Amino acid sequence: MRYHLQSIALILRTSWQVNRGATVVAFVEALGRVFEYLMPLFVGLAVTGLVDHRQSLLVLGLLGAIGGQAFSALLGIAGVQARVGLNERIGHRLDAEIAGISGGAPTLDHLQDPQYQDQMHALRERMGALGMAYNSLVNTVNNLVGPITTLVVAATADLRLLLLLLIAVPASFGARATVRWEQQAEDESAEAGRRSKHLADLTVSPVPASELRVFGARRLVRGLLAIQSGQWRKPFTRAVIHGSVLQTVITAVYVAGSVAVLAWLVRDALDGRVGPGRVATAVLVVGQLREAVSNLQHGVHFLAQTLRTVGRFRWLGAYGERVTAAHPGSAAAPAALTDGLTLDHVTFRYPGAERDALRDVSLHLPAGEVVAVVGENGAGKSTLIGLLTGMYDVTDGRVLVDGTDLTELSLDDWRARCAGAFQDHLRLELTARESIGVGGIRDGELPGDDAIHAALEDAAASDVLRALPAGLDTQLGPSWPGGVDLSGGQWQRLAIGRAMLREAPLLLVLDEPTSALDPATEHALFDRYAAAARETSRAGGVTIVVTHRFSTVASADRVVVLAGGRVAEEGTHAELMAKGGHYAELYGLQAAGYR
Ligand SMILES: Nc1ncnc2c1ncn2[C@@H]1O[C@H](COP(=O)(O)OP(=O)(O)OP(=O)(O)O)[C@@H](O)[C@H]1O
Repeated sequence: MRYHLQSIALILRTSWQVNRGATVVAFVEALGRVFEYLMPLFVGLAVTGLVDHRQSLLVLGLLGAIGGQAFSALLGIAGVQARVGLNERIGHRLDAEIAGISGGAPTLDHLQDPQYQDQMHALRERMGALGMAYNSLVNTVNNLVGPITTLVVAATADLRLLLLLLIAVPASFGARATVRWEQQAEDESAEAGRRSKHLADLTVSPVPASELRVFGARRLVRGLLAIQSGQWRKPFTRAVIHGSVLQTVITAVYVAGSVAVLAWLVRDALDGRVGPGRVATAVLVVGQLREAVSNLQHGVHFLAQTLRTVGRFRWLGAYGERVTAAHPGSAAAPAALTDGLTLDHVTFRYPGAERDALRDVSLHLPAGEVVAVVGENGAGKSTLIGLLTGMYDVTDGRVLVDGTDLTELSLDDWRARCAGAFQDHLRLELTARESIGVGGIRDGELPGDDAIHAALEDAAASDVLRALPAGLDTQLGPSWPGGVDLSGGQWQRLAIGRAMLREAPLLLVLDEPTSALDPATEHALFDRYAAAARETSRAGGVTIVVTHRFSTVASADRVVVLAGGRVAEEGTHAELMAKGGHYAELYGLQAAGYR
């Protein structure tokens, strides 16, 4: 209960921050509802006035009935207007907070946490409920007014009508059971829902859709999608069937009870013990109470859904705080490196993985050096880069930046001093200026066009820009109006340009930057890399080139060979060749392949 009250407080606080006036006006609707539900009382007065020929009672009854409806309608309009604007603004605000929590997490561990993913999926499924949170709160208050006012009217008309309350109570228990079943259905189906979404995305995204066609796997994916969608919907269908059965039973009991109470009243009326006005009020109260309780049930149901979603939002907020608190480091990154980067007995295992991706790795990457990291698929090269850029926390050991543990540095500050072009580079479908310029954002501003041109020159990508119809203003991505598609290699070269925009990085990562490039471009690029690396080394920056192409490796100051998550060999190209070990063997194989 306390948790729900805190969620309600969060909704009220958010609404108040968004628009104070509308927050208050939305509640006046409830006042109008009081007059609406006093209707049976006024009708009873009018009937009594009519039967007893008491004009004042008749006028009071009619005025009350008509005026009450008009007043209620007016306040209703004001309330609805206030709510409409609020819903949207509250929704935007909470959406922005969710994006902030997810995007603001210092590391990427959360993206592999199934619990986080399930909560996020359930939250996205009901994203609209967050925007409607205040609305559903106001609705519940409005719907509470109905039964309460009706019960007051019933009590003043005839105490026997309060027996109907005995039926309303099980009804509210029924509503709670329905809510519980729904919550269970949401939790049970989250994983299947996520899998369905993944499979459905595969069939509509261009790259997977074409691979599935090539493999003739479309039918298989459709079959899997049907199974997962079925598993996703099954718990909801079960909850709906249970809810409907319960609702039918409750309604039948209510109808039977109402008939009994009304029969009792009518018999008394026939015996002259009860006046016709009271009977008229009673008939209206029976119908009104049922409607009011049903509205309340729906309102509570909707509110419970909303509170559940707000609960997930709060879970996410607490998760974000926990993750941020686990990275308290606030020291600024050094202006320049003098010693370099060190991995001290580092072991790392991905969340949920069964094996270490890196095991007891100790390495020193001296300031100003160009280090090539080589190794077979899965050797741990990208993982090493992930740890050096602080994307993941080491499981054991330390990563040191000029002797300072990376955990003591502000990760934002450290990453502002890192630059990189990655194997799975970002295809930012914005204008070319924005897509490249994000690599050099300063104080939220894109760099000037001259800087972008220079970076593209360093990345040997000026010709990609020259081919774009509107230069830096060209929209990238074929699915946008006027958008242009690029080849894999062209996207990659723009990504390298993005990396070259960072001034004097302390760590420049080139993670298989040439994998999508043709040999001529690759050759042109290596010379530029060497120049960029010399720039970087002036601030003591370390350049790491991860590659499968040994032609790059030979010119590096140092070569690190990873195998099975461990450092297999380390030294200069000449030293490793002379040693005749794993590196020499791989180099020999590739050289033979080129002959
Ligand atoms: N996100 C992840 N979750 C779990 N395990 C992962 C993840 N990424 C990589 N691994 C595992 O960690 C190990 C090292 O992977 P990593 O990507 O670092 O290798 P790599 O040397 O960069 O390989 P490649 O040359 O294929 O890019 C592999 O066994 C891989 O299966």
